[in-house]
Amino acid sequence: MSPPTTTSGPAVELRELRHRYGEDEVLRGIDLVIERGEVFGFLGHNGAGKTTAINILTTLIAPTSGSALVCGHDVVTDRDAVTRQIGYLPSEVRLYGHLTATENLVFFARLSGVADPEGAAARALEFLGCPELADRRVGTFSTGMRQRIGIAQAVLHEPTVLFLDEPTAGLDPDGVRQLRETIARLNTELGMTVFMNTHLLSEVARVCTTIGVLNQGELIYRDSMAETVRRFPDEASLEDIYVRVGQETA
Ligand SMILES: Nc1ncnc2c1ncn2[C@@H]1O[C@H](COP(=O)(O)OP(=O)(O)OP(=O)(O)O)[C@@H](O)[C@H]1O
Repeated sequence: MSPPTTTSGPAVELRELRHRYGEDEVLRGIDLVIERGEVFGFLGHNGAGKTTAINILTTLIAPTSGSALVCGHDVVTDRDAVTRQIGYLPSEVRLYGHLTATENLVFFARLSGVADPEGAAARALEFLGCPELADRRVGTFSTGMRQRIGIAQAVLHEPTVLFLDEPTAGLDPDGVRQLRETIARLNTELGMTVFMNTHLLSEVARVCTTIGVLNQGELIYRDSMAETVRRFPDEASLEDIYVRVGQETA
């Protein structure tokens, strides 16, 4: 796989982003800029609004108001340009169990118009370190194996920005370690910006360059990982950082 074409400008820009489900406002005016090349960890409790934000950024739903840009393209008015630039691993990987890994990847590569779908599938499996899974049916895979194929699918077209929704869910410690390594390689070797939702920051903290904390639809913290570690040096686990940040900003 070769690095994606890079141009200037932030990878993600949210301005006064709001979203309502009926009367319930779940994103309450988010302003956030993520530069290209960052690995951004988006932390928050269950129900904080993280998936809603990713669904907006991946063009699955339109925001109620405000704007969201990916690589300078508006997710509502320039949807096709956004989808060309992004890869997405949802919290539940959707693959066809009766097809092999390669058949799944070739299918999705054709859907997204990738040139040489077979070659792209083979390169993605190689990059993910699992070429031996190529001809095995996905229905027989463990959670960790399915997730690798899910990531392979998300990066087949070599996106500029990769969105991951709770990627550590269901993984054992070895799977979490492999995931961290994969994210680091996608970032350093292919230059991908990564935007990752998580409520277990400690599992991914080492790979994040920046974090943001969402609390009841409001962004209450955003800083580099280095500054975060400096500010919270005694934190044995970063998992409850949003509680402390929430208390400080209350
Ligand atoms: N389609 C929907 N219709 C109505 N309410 C929704 C819908 N999707 C999410 N919500 C509500 O919006 C709020 C934010 O949900 P969201 O899934 O964005 O949060 P999250 O931070 O990703 O949490 P989780 O980790 O539990 O998925 C929650 O109260 C949720 O119940």
